[in-house]
Amino acid sequence: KSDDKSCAISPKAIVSDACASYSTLEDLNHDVKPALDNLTRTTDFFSHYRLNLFNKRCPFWNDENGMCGNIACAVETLDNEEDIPEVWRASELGKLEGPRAKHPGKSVQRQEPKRPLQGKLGENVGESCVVEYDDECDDRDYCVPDDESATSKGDYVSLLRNPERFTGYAGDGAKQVWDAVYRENCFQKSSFPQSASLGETYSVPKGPAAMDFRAVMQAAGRQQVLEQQREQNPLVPFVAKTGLEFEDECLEKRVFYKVVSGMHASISTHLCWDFLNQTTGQWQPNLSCYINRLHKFPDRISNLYFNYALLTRAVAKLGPYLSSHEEYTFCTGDPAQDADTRAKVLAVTSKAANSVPGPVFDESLMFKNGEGPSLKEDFRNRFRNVSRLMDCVGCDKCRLWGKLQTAGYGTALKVLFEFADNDAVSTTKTDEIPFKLKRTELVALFNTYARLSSSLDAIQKFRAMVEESEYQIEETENKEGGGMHHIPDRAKKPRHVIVSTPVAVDNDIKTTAVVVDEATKAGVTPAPEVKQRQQQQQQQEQQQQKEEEIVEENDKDNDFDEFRSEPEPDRDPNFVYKKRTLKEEFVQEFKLVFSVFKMVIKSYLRLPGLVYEIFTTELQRFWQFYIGLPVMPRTWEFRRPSLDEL
Ligand SMILES: Cc1cc2nc3c(=O)[nH]c(=O)nc-3n(C[C@H](O)[C@H](O)[C@H](O)COP(=O)(O)OP(=O)(O)OC[C@H]3O[C@@H](n4cnc5c(N)ncnc54)[C@H](O)[C@@H]3O)c2cc1C
Repeated sequence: KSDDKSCAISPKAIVSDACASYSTLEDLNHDVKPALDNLTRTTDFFSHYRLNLFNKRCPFWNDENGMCGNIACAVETLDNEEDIPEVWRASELGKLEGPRAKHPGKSVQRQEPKRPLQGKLGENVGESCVVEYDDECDDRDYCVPDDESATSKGDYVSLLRNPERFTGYAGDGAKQVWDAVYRENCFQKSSFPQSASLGETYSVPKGPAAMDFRAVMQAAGRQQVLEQQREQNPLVPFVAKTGLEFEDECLEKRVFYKVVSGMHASISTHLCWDFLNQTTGQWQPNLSCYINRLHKFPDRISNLYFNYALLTRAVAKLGPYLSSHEEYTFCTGDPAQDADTRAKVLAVTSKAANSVPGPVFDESLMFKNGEGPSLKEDFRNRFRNVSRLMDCVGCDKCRLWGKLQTAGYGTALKVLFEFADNDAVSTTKTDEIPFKLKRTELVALFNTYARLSSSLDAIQKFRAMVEESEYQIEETENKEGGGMHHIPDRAKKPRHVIVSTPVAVDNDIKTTAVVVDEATKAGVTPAPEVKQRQQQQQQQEQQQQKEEEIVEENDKDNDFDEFRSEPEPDRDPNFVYKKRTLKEEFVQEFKLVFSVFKMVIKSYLRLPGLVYEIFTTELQRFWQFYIGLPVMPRTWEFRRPSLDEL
């Protein structure tokens, strides 16, 4: 906690529950990122990952029910995907790319220690750096080991060939997974080991408080009802609330929520940063995606920074173990690559440990109270459920990164809570570490750290883009409003609201055009609603302009002006009433009749043009109605001639 003496970084910590301020973490990232990128991009060990991506069923709901693995619910982001080229469709974007190699059996490993994969990942890949030899499972794992209960040991895939970015996976399928992940965050004061919510059988709780027990039983009842309802309607949520979601705000529960939310925020950051405009096929950052998913939710960004602090601490803690155990071998068949990988790992761990004057996260504050062990058990079980939930993700690439990152956080939690502290490097416990951390765990940990590192980087760049676009909007408005002296009202409104939301756009017509222009200039794709709004406004403006022109023309044509120019008793203060002569009366009447005649003739002459104009605008309106666009208002109406005009 920020006010705790054990947090040496910043007394004014703003990343809650971590011990570091945003800028401290950004500075730290500046230092660590190059080494981390170097490690994850240039070593065979850290750029390949083994996981069981295809042989596992979603354990929480029926895949065939349409909630995961079903393309119909998994992917659509555009109304009609058939309108876009196949390569840009979500179904294609979500597929794994690059070579895949099956885990070799023990005999192949023995016969071909240097090439156990027989070149299947590419000739240049040091296979002894990629294959996982140790399949042992540890009961201290926070994540489900990928080989658990699977017939296949999984596939090796290249992380470089499958970057985490926009895939178009969205809709009910994705939402159900996130919902279920967040529902795992219902700790009870007297925790009991099973998930209270995911349809598992409940074991007898160990001495639960009566209220907690009742709440959970009620949730179980609701769960049954939900299951019945879901048979009729597959969109009914899968998980009932326990009723305890807003209670028990202990540090552990907050940490659990933050980890999950920070992971979600990091995924959102990457998909917004590496975003595919599915109509132009361009990969580019999408500012409105960032604003809508992250900028407007500072707590999500804070959770992402929190995760960065947590992983920094785990990686820093791992450093002494890895460096003091020379026998930890990254590449069994290639000593040069092994030394190179070790050097790159240690560059990261030492930077994570040395860049700041003290720990950025203090895990010793957790699981301290009387319920420590059971709470820890609960924490671990819930994290395992999150890990299992990743098998319900209906897009291969998303599942790859979802699984890798839950495994990465699981490893970080294992290192933080299960391993002895740095001080204890010389104690017997340390001997266990290299053997207890599997290759997949190390790869997952460092790659998750790298994901967070690039998220921090992208968020800083997005923040600069937001500031830039706000500045440009202000400039444009100042110019429109006649320079610095006149500040228009809209410039005084909170601008982050103006930039992207169609709701705010409703309040301020011109802003949309400015925003769309600014966004386009910045190479950013405005949201479709914003574009539609802009077209609507342009039509309205054109309409208004037309009406003004018609009024002006009518005014010009008005043959009664000569009469209006005559002084009238109630308008001209200098008017002196004078009786007209007969001749004057005649001339006056003649002029009037002549004017009426002129007006009638002119209107006959104008009639064909008028009919044509009415016909074309009506045709245009009908077309807009037919294709579903907003229909512009009528430009004409039937009116009785006003006798006053005469
Ligand atoms: C494990 C997993 C991995 C994925 N990987 C990818 C990927 O690589 N590429 C890709 O394009 N898509 C990926 N997706 C899909 C992506 O995360 C979104 O689900 C999708 O883009 C739809 O977004 P959305 O705006 O509907 O809201 P979602 O991101 O689906 O969020 C659902 C709800 O959760 C809440 N929420 C959102 N963010 C947070 C947060 N940080 N903290 C707390 N609550 C939050 C909001 O209430 C929101 O309405 C993945 C989904 C999952 C489940």
